[in-house]
Amino acid sequence: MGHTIDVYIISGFLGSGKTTVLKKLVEASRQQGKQVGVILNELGDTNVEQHLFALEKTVELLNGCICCSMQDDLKETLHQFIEHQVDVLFIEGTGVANPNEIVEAIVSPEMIDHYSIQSIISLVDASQYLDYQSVFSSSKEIRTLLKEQITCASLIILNKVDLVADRKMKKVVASIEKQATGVPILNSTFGNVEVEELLKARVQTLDVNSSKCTCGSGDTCSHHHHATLKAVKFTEVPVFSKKEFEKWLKQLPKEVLRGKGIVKFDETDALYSFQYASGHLQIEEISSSQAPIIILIGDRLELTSLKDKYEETFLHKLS
Ligand SMILES: Nc1nc2c(ncn2[C@@H]2O[C@H](COP(=O)(O)OP(=O)(O)OP(=O)(O)O)[C@@H](O)[C@H]2O)c(=O)[nH]1
Repeated sequence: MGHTIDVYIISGFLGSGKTTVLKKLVEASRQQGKQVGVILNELGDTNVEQHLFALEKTVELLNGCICCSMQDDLKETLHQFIEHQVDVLFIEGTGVANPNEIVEAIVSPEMIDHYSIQSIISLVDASQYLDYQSVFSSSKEIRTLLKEQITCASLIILNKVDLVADRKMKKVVASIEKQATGVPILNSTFGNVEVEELLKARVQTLDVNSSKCTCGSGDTCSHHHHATLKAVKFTEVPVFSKKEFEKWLKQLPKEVLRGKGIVKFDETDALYSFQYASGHLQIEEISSSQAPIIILIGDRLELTSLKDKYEETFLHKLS
C-alpha cells in the first residue's frame, strides 16, 4: 500500500470555532513540514473565509452539506487529494454537518487505502450550549444535530469559555460528559489548546455503525435537520457606518444564529471581514478582492421579512 493521507474532521455547530481551530491545525502542520490539504464546506454559495487558507491546497465545496447533498462532490474531491500527494487533510464541515456521514465517505472501499482518519474534533460553543439544548429556545433539529456532533467526536473542544460564568460551565460540562462518555473534553478560548492534543491520533478502527453515534444506527441517516437551517445572502451591500451596522445586527431576530461576510465602512477605504456569532461581532481588516457580501444563517429564517427589513433600513444607501 502507498502513501496514506492523515485526515482530521472538524465538526461543530454554527460559530462554535471550527475555522479558528482549523487555522491552528494548518499552521502547526505546515511548521512540521507537511503538505497540507483543506476542504472547506459552506451551506451558502459563497465562502468569505477563503483568504485565510491562501497558502494551502484548498477546495471549497459550496451550496450544500458534504454530509448529505454533496457526498458525490466530497468523493470527487477526495480523489483529487490523492493525486495532490498531501500528507494531511483537514475537512471542516458546515455548522450543520453530521461528521459520521463524512467518515463514511472516507472509509468507503475506494478511499480506505488512501486515507487514515486520525481524529474527529468537535467544537462546542460553551456560551450557547445550554440554550441550544433547551426545548424552550431551540428546535428539535438543532438539538439532534448537536447530539450527533458530540457523540461522534473523538475529541471535544469546549470553546468560548471566556463568555461563560463558572456555575454555568459546570452544567455545560456535566451535560456533555453525560452524552459523550469517555470522550476527552478540553476547555478553550479561541481554540487555544495544546496543538499536540489536537493532532493526536484518536481514531483507531472506526465502525461507522457503532452504537456510539446516535445517527449511525442504521444505513439511512435522515437529514431533516437541514430542512430548517438556511443561509441567506445579501449581495447589495451599502457602505455602512460601523455603528449602524452593529445596530442592524443587534436587532436581527433570534432565529439568526450566525452572520459573516465582507463589508466596507464609510470611515475608511479598507475591506473588512466580519464574524457575528454567539451574539458577538468581530471585525478584521482584510486584503482581498472579494465583493462585499453579508451571509446570515439560522433556523427557520423568515427570508422575506429579513430581506424587507434590510431594504427598509438600508434602501436609501443602496440606490
Ligand atoms: N469570545 C470568543 N470568541 C471566539 C472564540 N472562538 C472563536 N471565537 C469567534 O467566534 C466567531 C466564529 O468563529 P469561527 O471559528 O469562524 O466559527 P465556525 O465554527 O468556523 O463558524 P461557522 O462558519 O458558522 O461554521 C469568530 O468571530 C471567532 O473569532 C472564543 O473562544 N471566545
